[in-house]
Amino acid sequence: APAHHAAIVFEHAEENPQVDDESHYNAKYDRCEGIEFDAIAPDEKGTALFFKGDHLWKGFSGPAELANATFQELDEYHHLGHVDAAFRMHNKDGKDSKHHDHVFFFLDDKVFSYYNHTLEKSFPLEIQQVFPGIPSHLDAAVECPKGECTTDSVLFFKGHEVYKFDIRNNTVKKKVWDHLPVCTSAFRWLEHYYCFHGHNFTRFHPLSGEVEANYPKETRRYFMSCPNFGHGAGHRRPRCKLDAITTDSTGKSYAFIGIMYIRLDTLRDGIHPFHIVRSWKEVSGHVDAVFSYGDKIYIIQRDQIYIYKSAAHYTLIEGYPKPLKEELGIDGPVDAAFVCDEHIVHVIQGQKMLDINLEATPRAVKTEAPLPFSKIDAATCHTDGVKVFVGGEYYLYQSPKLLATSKINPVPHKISSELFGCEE
Ligand code: HEM
Repeated sequence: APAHHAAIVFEHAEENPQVDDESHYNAKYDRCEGIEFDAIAPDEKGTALFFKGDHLWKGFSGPAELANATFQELDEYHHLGHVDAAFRMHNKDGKDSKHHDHVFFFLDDKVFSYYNHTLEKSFPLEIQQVFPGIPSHLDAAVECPKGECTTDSVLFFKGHEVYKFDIRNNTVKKKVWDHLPVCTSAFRWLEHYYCFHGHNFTRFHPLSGEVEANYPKETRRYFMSCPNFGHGAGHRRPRCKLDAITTDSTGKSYAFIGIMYIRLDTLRDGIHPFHIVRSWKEVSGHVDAVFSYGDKIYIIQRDQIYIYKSAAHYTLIEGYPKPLKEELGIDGPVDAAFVCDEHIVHVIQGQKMLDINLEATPRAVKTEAPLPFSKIDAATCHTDGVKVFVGGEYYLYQSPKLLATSKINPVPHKISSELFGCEE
């Protein structure tokens, strides 16, 4: 049942504050009856906020509350009919980075900026003052960070018109996405983009607006826990035993387990398994090893290697997959692979670690070291050192050299369901 899973998988996104005074709860709306939402956005803690009329739901389960109990000023400055649109700003490095993680609400021609459920000074403002070129009476809005869009942007929806607002230089590009239903709300969840219409939703590509088969889908089935509605039946959460793990140059961290992958650095917004083919279209079945080098991600499956460009969704480089022998000068299969700061990929094969210089042509094994493990499942190297995954545990080493030379294994850490979204 989804309610049961929700508690497990979404612990971090579900932190509904306990309210003693329940007087502002109101049974006017039951979202399990099928609701067309006015706006959906995550807050700075990762809780998904769903708006309808003067009501609000916090998270994927729980009752409706009055919106003005949390966001008073929406009512004070503006008699709250309903919120037209909302999004959580992603602007980590830009000139206006002080707005990063602020939640923006749009009502008629006004915009409100909140952080920690507190209205920012000088707000509300006219939409045009903050987002020049964006019309009032919007239908929906959603943030689109660099890496998913070409630059840090916001997509505003009004009818079939989509305004892509580049927050770096305040420029707007207008497009018409006729093939998409009119979105009354839009939501970015774990890098996926959703347009909500009626009590359904349609997933779209944030750059092209492209929609794949199988949409629309019923919102109640996926974004809330309702009796008699659910999804993922027949799917268990993946076991806490990895096939591969990597962190790419943009800081995205992925674990691969069977035919599923889990993004690990989105704890705030939730942890959820997706099929590997959803993000890496050409890869079917489970993978043996994955490593990141430069702006590319390398996926090894038996004796083949796939190389994907990481920028704005993963695209396979022409000519791939190629035999591993041709690319790295070794025969498959391999158990794990990782790159630290240098140009060397450390490939683990049985009890050996093979070092291959990625700048040399042709590529060949430069050095070979014995390892203190008989079988390693996955390995990755990041700012905190080399993590080696064996069964349900991992070991942390300060460097590849220490992994190869240390006589005593460090204390193992558990691959916890909490951090990895897997089943122990
Ligand atoms: C609160 C908990 C959950 C929420 C909010 C949630 C939400 C979603 C959403 C929004 C989608 C994608 C719909 C789409 O893009 O078309 C999805 C897909 C899916 N979910 Fe969940 N889910 C939850 C829990 C689970 C659990 C516990 C499982 C099973 C163990 C599960 C299995 C799946 C599967 C197999 C898919 C399809 C993945 C794919 O096509 O790559 N979900 N879920």
